[in-house]
Amino acid sequence: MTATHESVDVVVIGGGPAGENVADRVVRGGLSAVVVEAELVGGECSYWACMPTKALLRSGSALRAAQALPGLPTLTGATLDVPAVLARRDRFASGWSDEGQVSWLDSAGISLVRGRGRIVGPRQVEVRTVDDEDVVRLTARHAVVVATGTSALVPPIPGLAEARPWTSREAAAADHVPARLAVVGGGVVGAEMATAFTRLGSQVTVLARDGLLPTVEPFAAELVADSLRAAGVDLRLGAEVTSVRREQGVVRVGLGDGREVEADEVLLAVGRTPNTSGLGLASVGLRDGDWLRVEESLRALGADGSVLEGGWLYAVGDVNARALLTHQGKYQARAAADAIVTRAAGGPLEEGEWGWHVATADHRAVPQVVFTDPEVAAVGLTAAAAERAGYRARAVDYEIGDVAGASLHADGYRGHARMVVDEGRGVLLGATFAGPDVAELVHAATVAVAGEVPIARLWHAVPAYPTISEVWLRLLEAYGRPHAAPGIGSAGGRGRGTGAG
Ligand SMILES: Cc1cc2nc3c(=O)[nH]c(=O)nc-3n(C[C@H](O)[C@H](O)[C@H](O)COP(=O)(O)OP(=O)(O)OC[C@H]3O[C@@H](n4cnc5c(N)ncnc54)[C@H](O)[C@@H]3O)c2cc1C
Ligand SMILES: NC(=O)c1ccc[n+]([C@@H]2O[C@H](COP(=O)([O-])OP(=O)(O)OC[C@H]3O[C@@H](n4cnc5c(N)ncnc54)[C@H](O)[C@@H]3O)[C@@H](O)[C@H]2O)c1
Repeated sequence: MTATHESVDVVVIGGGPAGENVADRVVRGGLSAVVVEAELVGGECSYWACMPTKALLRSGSALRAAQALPGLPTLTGATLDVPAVLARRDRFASGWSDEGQVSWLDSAGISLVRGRGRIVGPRQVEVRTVDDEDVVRLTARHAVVVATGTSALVPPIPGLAEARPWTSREAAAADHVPARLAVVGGGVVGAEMATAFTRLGSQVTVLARDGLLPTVEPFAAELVADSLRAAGVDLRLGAEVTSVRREQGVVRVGLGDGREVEADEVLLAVGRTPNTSGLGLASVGLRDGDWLRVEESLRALGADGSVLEGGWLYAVGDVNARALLTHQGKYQARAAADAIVTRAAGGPLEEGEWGWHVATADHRAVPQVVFTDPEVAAVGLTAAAAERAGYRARAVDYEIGDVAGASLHADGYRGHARMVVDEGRGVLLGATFAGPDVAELVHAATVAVAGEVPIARLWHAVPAYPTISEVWLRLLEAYGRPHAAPGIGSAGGRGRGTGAG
């Protein structure tokens, strides 16, 4: 075994989207950076999460969209070409090779150490190379950034681990489509993978103990549930899994009510656990296996809730549990990197709400698109969450299918939109769109929520006709125009013509 020692400005443990972005930005800011990666540079998102799962879903969405229009007769009753879909998915996972990302690191001037990183003391990281042959000791002059992400949570259900369940990794990288798939969990992974595998030909059963998509607006979850059922999914809300066993290739999933579901594979989608086991957090007074808590510029907090002594440890991305989404991890990475560079230069930080060096949007304006059928695109608070948070909030609803652009987009367009308004300040707290192809609507809502754009000014943001975006105008009309004469400003023009607005 050989041991080497290097000093560098910033050590980033984990080369997923969050880690890569911190390293890139500190290097652009004039510091040196090393990324330590135990598996593939690019992380979960590139090879086993966002990209391959969306590739599995995309062909089915396109087929469904085409089938909603006349004039495409060869598509009536058409099914997906499964090998072609899997092959396209393989391309989006870069064939599970990180060659491209490694050469990007190189071009960005970022060093790479392959192996598992472990914190061994303040600013000290030890990396054992993958073959355990070499040890690299890294000393960080300015910061160590933990960006180690999460893994699928495997709950202690009797027989589960022995039954070799699929996690999101096996589903995203599947080389075949099981005839019968049981999905445990009705969250985002469960709902998306049930959609993908049903379209690919599996008979899918979803065991959604806590309901389907329990954190989105209930109307959106209901639209997705209706559509899954219509596609032949056996959706069991409230089903509790109590045992799992695999016998001669068949998986038997035991339920709390004594019934059993038989499947060829069982996919576990019940949440995530942080990749902090064996990370050496105990060497700096924290606990291995825990989520890392951070303050607003992403510095890790100690057990007493104050910034860890010396302020050298940061945590970005999934591992800090603020928002388990690639785009939020990258956003945190930009704030953390700018904070590291500014602190290194001794400069003042902008740490007030929405300042350069903080990740305020994590609490106020997190967008997410769930790529089910229909899609659910949401940002900020739901009506229920706004109420729980103590806002004087008002929810306003509109059927997206009544918008001219939606009726053109697909025959029989079915969708629903809601905006949640803070009545105290006259600004949006959140918005949810559920319907075919609504994903691209959410960024306008994100701008409105993050920018705290007054409702009165939103009236001047005129959506183009005839687009689905006109739902914005209809939502504003349903809300009512401040100071309008009675009767004006209520939702009019529900027809499919140019509308009253
Ligand atoms: C099935 C699925 C689909 C998803 N789809 C979406 C989506 O459509 N959109 C979206 O925004 N989000 C999606 N997500 C969430 C998204 O994948 C995560 O938010 C994102 O990957 C988090 O990035 P990260 O950099 O924090 O961590 P990761 O991507 O998990 O990367 C962490 C990296 O750290 C490495 N690592 C861990 N421990 C060590 C160690 N000790 N030493 C060295 N390296 C280490 C790992 O090997 C990994 O490469 C999805 C998640 C799942 C499970
Ligand atoms: N399109 C996207 O943006 C996208 C796609 C996939 C995943 N993700 C992210 O990945 C993260 C993980 O997704 P996920 O679906 O694994 O987690 P999740 O937290 O979204 O959902 C897990 C679900 O499993 C349920 N559950 C927990 N324990 C259970 C048990 N023992 N039995 C049955 N059900 C149980 C929970 O109530 C919850 O509804 C999410 O936070 C999400 O943000 C995002």
